[in-house]
Formats: sequence, structure tokens, C-alpha cells
Amino acid sequence: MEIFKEMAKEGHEQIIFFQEKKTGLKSIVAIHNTVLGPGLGGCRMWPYKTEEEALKDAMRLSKGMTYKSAIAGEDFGGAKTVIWGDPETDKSEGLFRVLGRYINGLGGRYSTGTDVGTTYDDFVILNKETPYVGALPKEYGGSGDSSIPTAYGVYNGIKACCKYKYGSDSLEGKTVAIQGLGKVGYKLAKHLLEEGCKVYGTDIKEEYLERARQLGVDIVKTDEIYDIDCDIFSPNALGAVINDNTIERLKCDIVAGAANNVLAEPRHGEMLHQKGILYAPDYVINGGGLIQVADELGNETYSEERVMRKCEGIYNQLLKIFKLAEEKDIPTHAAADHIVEERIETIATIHRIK
Ligand SMILES: NC(=O)c1ccc[n+]([C@@H]2O[C@H](COP(=O)([O-])OP(=O)(O)OC[C@H]3O[C@@H](n4cnc5c(N)ncnc54)[C@H](O)[C@@H]3O)[C@@H](O)[C@H]2O)c1
Repeated sequence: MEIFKEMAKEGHEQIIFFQEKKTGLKSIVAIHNTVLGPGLGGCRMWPYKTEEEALKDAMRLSKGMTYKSAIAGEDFGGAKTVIWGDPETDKSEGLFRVLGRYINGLGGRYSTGTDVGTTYDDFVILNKETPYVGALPKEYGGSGDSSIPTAYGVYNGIKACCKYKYGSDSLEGKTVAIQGLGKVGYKLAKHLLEEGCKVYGTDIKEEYLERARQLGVDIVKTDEIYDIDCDIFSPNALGAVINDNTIERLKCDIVAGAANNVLAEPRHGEMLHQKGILYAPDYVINGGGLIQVADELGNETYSEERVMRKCEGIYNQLLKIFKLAEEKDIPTHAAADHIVEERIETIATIHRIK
């Protein structure tokens, strides 16, 4: 991979490689864009097959964070850390403390937090070496479980989709198929059932199925979720679930859920557009967690009320995106990208004024 060429193509500002022999740390921090503010993005730990795979993932994820932060109206840029290692076997106090020291050396240009393969406990350790970490548990002065605002944001986003598609944001009597009943999916199901939806759901973990069943969710087999005749299909488990195989099967009007990178490729957003299925772009509707961390890091005191209010703002942001997509006759994900790029350009212009 020609790193400088790839950085220039995707617009990355900086990539930092950290290693420390004793602890076995091999880590990459990719800072994509800091026009709006310092880089913000979680830390993923994954047993990548190659160095290049780790680097590509850091670059892809950091760019995604720029877009997520920008569309949420936050004054943070996009960045991400990856640790090249197995979260089951390679974690240690030393590893997270040395990473904390290195991140501290960036002087606030980047703040981190949890992602796939890392936990709150890892960041309580890392926090001993740097204050540049968000979403710590409440007992450690952090803002706690980010799935609460994320689920609330998705719920508000689904209401916006219904407003646009059906002319009313009432969810009463609507049928929703939820893929993944984990932290976000379960809380989302609760919001939807409270508002009179019929909810189908699936997961691969038996204990999650049982607690959802008790809530009133109709459980279906994992593969059946794509075939449910429903108003809304809500992916809250894996990425790339909107692809050539599934699009043909979907019997819904709306796709709206928390999962990241829902579209296998951008062309699948175009395919949904052609089929008349309204897609709530993932990085817009699942911004609740980012909004929470940005509030924790960007203010002297964290305010849960402020975060929940901002999550309600996802409703209007989506309506704006849908309107633009309609005006330009483009897919909704492209309309969201357009708004992000416009905001970054505007703020860059403003920052030039001294
Ligand atoms: N938690 C947050 O604040 C947040 C914020 C933004 C985006 N997201 C994204 O939302 C999604 C859900 O996040 P979460 O925090 O609830 O994670 P989670 O791990 O608690 O839940 C995901 C669930 O999906 C289930 N699952 C895995 N494979 C499945 C399959 N093939 N079919 C059905 N279910 C399957 C898992 O068993 C798990 O219960 C993830 O894609 C995550 O990246 C989460």
C-alpha cells in the first residue's frame, strides 16, 4: 500500500504507529480530519491478519468518525485507534497504560474510548496515563453506557422515517423487524413496544432472546429476519447486511438501525433508493453514542438531558437529509455525505478569519 497516496486520496491528516516491545503493543492511530475540532474515535482491538489490514481498518474507521461527528453538529474531528492483537489473549495492564502514555503525548489532538474488542475496564486502566478518554463508567466520572442515547437516537430516527414515508411519526401499529437484541437492539425494542409497535426480533445469543421474549418481542430465526413483512427493518447487529442477497428479500419500506457500515457497498444505497426503500444513513441515526462522548469531553460538566435532547435532533437532521435526497434525486447516504462535506468546508472558511 502506498500510504501517502492513500492518505491523500481519503483526506487523512496523520497516521501514527506505536509499538512497545515489553507489552507487545502494536497500534495505529489514524487522524482523519480535525477541521471541526480534535479527533475523537474509539479503539478497536482485533487480530488482523496483516499490518496492512490493520492500517486500512484504522483509516476507514477514522474517516467514518469525521462524518459521524460532523453530521451530529459536534465540534470534534474524526480519528480511530486500532490495536493489532487478540483481545482474548493479548490484553494487559501494561499494554493499555503504554498506549495511554502515547496518546497523552498527542496533547489532546485525539481522544479515545471503547470499540469492538475493548471494554470500559481497559479504559479505566488507560485513563491512569491520560485524560484523553471518553465514555468511562459513571463511577469513574464518565458518562456511562452509550447504548442508552444510541437507542434513543435510533428510536427518534425511526419516527422521522415514518414522518417522511407515511406523513405521520406515530409508530402505533407499525411492524418492526430488529436484527440484534444486544445493548442497543433491546433498548430500542422497549421504546417501540411502549409506542404500540409490533416487534419481531432475532439474535444469536439465547439469553438475549429470552429477555426480549419477556419484553413482548416475537422471536424469529436469525435468517428469517430479512423475510419479515414489515414497515421497518432495523439492523442492530452486524455491518454489510444490506447487500445483493438481502435487498431482494426485504419486504419493508424503511431501513433504520444502529449497526455501523450497514451498506455492503455504496451502490447498495443506490439500490435501496431505486426500490423506494427509505434508508436512514447509519452514521446519522446511530450518532447517540458519539453525542454522549462529545458532551463528556467537550464540556466542563456532562449533561444527560443535553445529550438526550441532541439525540432528539436526529429526527430533524434526517428529515433535512431526506428532503435534499429528494430534491437532488440521489440516495440518502449521498445526501448525508453532501451535508457533512458542506459543513466542514464552511467551518474551515470560518476558521480562516482571524
Ligand atoms: N452501543 C453503541 O452506543 C453504538 C453506537 C453506534 C453504533 N453501534 C452499533 O450498533 C450495533 C449494536 O451495538 P450494541 O452496542 O448493541 O452491540 P451488542 O454486541 O450489545 O449487540 C449486538 C447483538 O447482535 C447479535 N448478533 C451478532 N450476529 C448476529 C446475527 N447474525 N444475527 C442476529 N444477531 C446477531 C449479538 O449476539 C449481539 O447481541 C453494532 O453494529 C455497533 O457497532 C453501537
